[in-house]
Amino acid sequence: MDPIFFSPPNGIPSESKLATYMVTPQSPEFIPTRISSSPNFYPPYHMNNGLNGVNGLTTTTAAAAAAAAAAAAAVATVAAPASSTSSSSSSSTVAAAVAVSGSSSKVSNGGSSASILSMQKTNIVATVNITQQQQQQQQQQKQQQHQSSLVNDSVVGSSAPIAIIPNPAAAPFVSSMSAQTPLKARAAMMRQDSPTAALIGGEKSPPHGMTPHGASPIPTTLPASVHQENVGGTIYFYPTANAQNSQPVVNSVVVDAAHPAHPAHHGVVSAVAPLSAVPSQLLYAGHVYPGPASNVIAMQPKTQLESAFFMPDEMRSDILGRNEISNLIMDAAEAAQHALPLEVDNYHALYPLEPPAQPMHTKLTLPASTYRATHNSTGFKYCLRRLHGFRLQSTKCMALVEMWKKLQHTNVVQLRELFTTKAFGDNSLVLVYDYYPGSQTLLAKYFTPAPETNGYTDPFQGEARPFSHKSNMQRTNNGPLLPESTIWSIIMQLTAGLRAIHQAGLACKILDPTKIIVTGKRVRFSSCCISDITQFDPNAANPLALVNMHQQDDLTALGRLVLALACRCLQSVQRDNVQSSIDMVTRNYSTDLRNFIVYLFTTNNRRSVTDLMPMIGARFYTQLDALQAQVDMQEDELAKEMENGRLYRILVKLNSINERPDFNLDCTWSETGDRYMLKLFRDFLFHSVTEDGRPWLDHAHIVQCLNKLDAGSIERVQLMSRDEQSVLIVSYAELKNCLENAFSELMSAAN
Ligand SMILES: Nc1ncnc2c1ncn2[C@@H]1O[C@H](COP(=O)(O)OP(=O)(O)OP(=O)(O)O)[C@@H](O)[C@H]1O
Repeated sequence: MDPIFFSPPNGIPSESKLATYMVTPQSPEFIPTRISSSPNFYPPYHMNNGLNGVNGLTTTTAAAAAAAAAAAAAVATVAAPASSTSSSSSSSTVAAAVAVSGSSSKVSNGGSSASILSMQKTNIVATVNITQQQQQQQQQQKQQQHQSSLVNDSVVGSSAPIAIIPNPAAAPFVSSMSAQTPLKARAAMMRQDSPTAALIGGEKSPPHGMTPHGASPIPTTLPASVHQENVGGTIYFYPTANAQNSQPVVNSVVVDAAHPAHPAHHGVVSAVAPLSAVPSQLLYAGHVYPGPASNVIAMQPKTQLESAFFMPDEMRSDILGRNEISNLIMDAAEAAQHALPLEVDNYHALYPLEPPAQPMHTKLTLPASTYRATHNSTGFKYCLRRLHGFRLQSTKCMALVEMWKKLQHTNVVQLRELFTTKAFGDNSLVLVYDYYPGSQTLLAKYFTPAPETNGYTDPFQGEARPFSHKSNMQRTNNGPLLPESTIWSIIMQLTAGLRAIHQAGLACKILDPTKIIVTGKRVRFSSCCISDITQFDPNAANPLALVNMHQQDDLTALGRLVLALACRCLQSVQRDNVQSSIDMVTRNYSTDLRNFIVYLFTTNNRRSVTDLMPMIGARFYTQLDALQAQVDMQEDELAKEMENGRLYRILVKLNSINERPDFNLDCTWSETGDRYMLKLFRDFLFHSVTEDGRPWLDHAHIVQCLNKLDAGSIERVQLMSRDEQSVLIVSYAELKNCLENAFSELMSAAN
């Protein structure tokens, strides 16, 4: 019969690797349905982690030693007939999993890194070489034991419950089982209280049908190839590196009957081998956000807990605000008002950034409009500046365009491309720039009168006092004078941008408050290249001949802008007002600021933007410090979000698989095979309940388990079927492997 359609008697999906690890009432022994299919779960990640296998279990007590000794004796007496495949050797191999529960003593751990790694590779709990003689002895004992009872209540309880579970993947043992007792054993098990029930209820013993009858299962001495460790009262026996090398790869598991899972139902919140057994945190240490750095905490007016989990409110609202602006779409009324084409060249979804009827800029002498638009193929958003009714006189200006396109600076909005179009119903020239959502022009931010409340303006607000000699000029309601640090911050950014422009052999040409944008605290020149095109003289031999003159003009314009900012008034730079404005700066700000402005207004000598640096002086360090502090804070946020993103991707994979109603015409795909493990793991993650049935919600549990899954930790997790009749013990590494396989199945089908 096709195994896919054959429902195996133990209820385990037949094509599933999980059968290897599953304990059910029907099959208390481990029935390896796919012994040879055990995948290589262990990516180089583990190997690179310096996993040394130091587990800290170093205290040996007399009780534990006695227990260990008894277990070793039991192991020594475990016998299985040689398989047809491996009986050629006088000494065949039997794998046994031995768990001695109830001992709270810690035992010395002889585990070496090699042994832990070998555990990674094989999941072997114990692998013991025994002689042919011993196997026969074991066979006899097993028969006796099978006749008497499969559940030995005498070993249940806290004193010394023992589970000796044969390793199913050991070929000799398997063949012995199948040759002699499989059906019988199963039938017996079905009659008996199942080991699973014992596991769940904590009252019954795990199957010890394989325990040599009458012999103490606790070994007194262990073979050199085996070492033991006690985890939460359960003693695990691991093969050492030597044993590992010399013996076949097998799978097994230890079930601790004395420590039933807790909480119960739909996912048992208990890993069989806890972190203490293997420093598995090493396996995913890089994937755990360690909390904010102390220097960052000091920057945030938040409690430590808040800053550990949430980004600063200011940052959050900034980002949300920018996203919202970036995603704005026009309503029907706006669309009718603007009558924008659906597509312009390679861009669509045009959204106006200013009202339709724009006054002509004095220097541009052309009506212009600004839009946000989305690139057709990349989906990136750009800022389009359209010059209405403009025809390119000559393509010679493209040399300048190329120079601008190459100019990359954090204080200059980069020009990306330029094209002409008739999509607007006229001949338009469109310049494409980077888009910075939420930007304001300097004019809008600092020179726009604040709305008056009830027509009343506080006469004492700001520096300009009523009835003073300068009040007429200064009282503009633009707001109070700016702090000097703000002005210097703007100066530093503008001079940085200007320096880059001048060094590129270009000139800004329109350096005024309408063509400088502010995004948060960043200031950028926003309309570079437009003047070079609109004022281009096709007859000029060298289009850059006048660049020096234009650069000098830039510096004068910068002086005027800074003076206007310092007075917070555009009229302050009118020829008649300049002197009184400088006097005002002298009174209110430092001499450095005054000298800076005066230097830029002095047109007798040739000025250079680099000469401005000494006037900025040590303020530069203040600015640098502020920026670095911001970078520190943002990096910390990034560390948090990086982890969130990673966890999100795992969840995407998991949820693409779980509960998928149909895949390749198979309605049971997500419920069978490896996917069944993932389903139970999902239950374990999200649907665990407490003993009294309340939802057990623990964010840390979810995060930690997802991290272990992502890292493919060798730690094992105990999963329970929804009917609570089966328990599955599986390592995160195996779960990860299942996840990857199932998801790549989906991916290849999707492709
Ligand atoms: N690269 C950009 N990214 C995002 N928004 C921008 C960008 N460039 C300009 N803006 C915004 O577009 C709007 C219009 O810009 P524009 O330069 O036309 O200013 P303006 O005050 O309308 O000037 P003008 O009076 O000369 O038309 C402003 O709100 C500005 O903040």
